[in-house]
Amino acid sequence: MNNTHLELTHVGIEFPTPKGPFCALKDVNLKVGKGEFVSLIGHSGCGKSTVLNIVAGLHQATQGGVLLNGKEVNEPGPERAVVFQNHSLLPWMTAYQNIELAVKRVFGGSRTRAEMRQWIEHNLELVQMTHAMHKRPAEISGGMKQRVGIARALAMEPQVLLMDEPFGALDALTRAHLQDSLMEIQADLGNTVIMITHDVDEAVLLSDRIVMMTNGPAATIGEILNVDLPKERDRLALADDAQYNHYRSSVLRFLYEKQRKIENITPKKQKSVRATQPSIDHDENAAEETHRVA
Ligand SMILES: Nc1ncnc2c1ncn2[C@@H]1O[C@H](COP(=O)(O)OP(=O)(O)OP(=O)(O)O)[C@@H](O)[C@H]1O
Repeated sequence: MNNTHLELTHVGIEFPTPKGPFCALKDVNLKVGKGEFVSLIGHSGCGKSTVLNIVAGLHQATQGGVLLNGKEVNEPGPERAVVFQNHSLLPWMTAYQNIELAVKRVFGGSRTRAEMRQWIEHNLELVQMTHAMHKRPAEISGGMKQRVGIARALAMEPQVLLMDEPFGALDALTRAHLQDSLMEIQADLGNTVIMITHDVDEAVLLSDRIVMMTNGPAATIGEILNVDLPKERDRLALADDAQYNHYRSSVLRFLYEKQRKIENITPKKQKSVRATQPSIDHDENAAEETHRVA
């Protein structure tokens, strides 16, 4: 990759705990190109959110650091928008007002009110939420709230979109619709995206590269998989695609074989790693529909 946009160099973090410092991440090195879509996948508690929070500027690395366009990241900034799983909209504001708040913060000094209104409406349109723009979060479904959260993030025109399991809480059909919208939007806008997911199919479908993390403590990047499938990917066509299924099996193999062991986590606490699409692959793990971390 020759156009490094975002660079993590020797990133490590220790959290203070009553039992002493806990080393969550150690020596994480990653270069992400402009417009690249990178997924982070790994067992529960390995440190994916911590990586994302460091890039977002919400956590400070204790070793190494993050550069965006060659400039050190030390705090949150509008060029890095975050979308969380729980959509985090302000409940007393309508969908439109939630987006307006972010737009005013970023563009208040540079755009007229009419320009901002047009921009908010455009972003609501991108996620197909025009019809419900004057509804409050309590009046719309989880998938719709997530659409508004994505529109709010996109409306900030971020260079980097950071997504922490953005579709994790949604039903399979809504998730599929939003994945398709995200693919279209990202193809249009060319944002750099880092997305955490537990869904192997989602990772292969959306990503240019899948970053697979080792288990903590002192978690780091175990392997990186280049997903060399042409863009404008079609989930149904890919279900029968040998290359797609090869990628899918590679991720499952990493999670189940190379990173099998998780200590001190009871089965109830473990999060499932999903593989939501049917597969022609005969890998024994890939044959199950839902994969629970072993
Ligand atoms: N503020 C904190 N203080 C102490 N330990 C922390 C803190 N934040 C995270 N950790 C620990 O760091 C490790 C990584 O946590 P993180 O939330 O990044 O994992 P994750 O891979 O995103 O997990 P999940 O997939 O379950 O969301 C965990 O062991 C967690 O307990």
